Amino acid sequence: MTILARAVEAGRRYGDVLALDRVSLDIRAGELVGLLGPNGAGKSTLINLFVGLRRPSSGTVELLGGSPTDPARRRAIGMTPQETGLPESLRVGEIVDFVSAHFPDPVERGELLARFGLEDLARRQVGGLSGGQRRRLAVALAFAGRPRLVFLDEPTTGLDVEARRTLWDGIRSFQQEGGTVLVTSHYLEEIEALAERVVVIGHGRVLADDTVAAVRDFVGVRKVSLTAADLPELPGVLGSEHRDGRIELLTTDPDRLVVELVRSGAPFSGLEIRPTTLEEAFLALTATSGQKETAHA
Ligand SMILES: Nc1ncnc2c1ncn2[C@@H]1O[C@H](COP(=O)(O)OP(=O)(O)OP(=O)(O)O)[C@@H](O)[C@H]1O
Repeated sequence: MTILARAVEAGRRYGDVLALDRVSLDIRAGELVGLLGPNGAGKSTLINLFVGLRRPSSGTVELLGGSPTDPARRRAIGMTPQETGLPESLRVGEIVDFVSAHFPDPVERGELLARFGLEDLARRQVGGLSGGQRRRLAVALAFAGRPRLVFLDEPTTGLDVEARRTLWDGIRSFQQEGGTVLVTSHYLEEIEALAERVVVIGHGRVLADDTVAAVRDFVGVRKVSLTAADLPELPGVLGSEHRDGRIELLTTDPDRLVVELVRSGAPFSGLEIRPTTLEEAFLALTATSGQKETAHA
């Protein structure tokens, strides 16, 4: 399958900060790839390397088989950065026309706006849009030039549930028509809802690159929840949380945890064991990576 973007052992340093550490990644035509990681993991840096806004300090990055800084290649991609400043006094339709004029075969204005639920706002000045509407417009603009590959950096930040779903539909329909997308998100249900493949990044490194289901299996974390006044320290607990009067414990070995719990003699009730969400899997992954780092230090 055609590789549209490729990073090979790519590293990026900002002074003393190693934002990306030997990242290798291929994005193939037709894929919708979710890039998941906590604040400061290196997601935006990786996108900036792919779109040619930054150069790698080491390793190589290719876009459409060549340099990401080549204007012809950049014209074939779309991008929505985390923050966008759109001119307040222009109307939505005017902005779409302005952006579309940069491309040889743009999407028709009405079609583009309809795809992202903005069809009734064409005559509205950007200054009068809500935050969510602005965000949807910024995302829609990434698709204006019929790109082969789109990079979306946290596209649904600040959107309510309905607006988020409209945006997901727009992104999905682009992929169903053959488009390719790399999307970063803090909303883990978003990656689950959108992407077949998830790349987990933490501390500038790729921690996992697989299907959402496989990442969960790979981590194998289970959640043990129970009601108890207090608990002693138990072995194999990766994390714990108090929620709605219950205690939730994350572990890769729930059987042993339950044995130890009973042995401790601490009174408890309402024991439940269940698989984790992607978010919990992800937290466990990044925690494991941090432990490895410490062990090597
Ligand atoms: N221009 C810069 N100058 C100095 N350090 C930077 C710069 N850009 C990013 N960094 C640092 O590089 C690391 C990775 O940042 P990056 O923005 O790529 O992470 P991210 O995963 O996109 O985070 P977030 O989810 O918060 O947007 C962080 O430690 C950040 O502080």
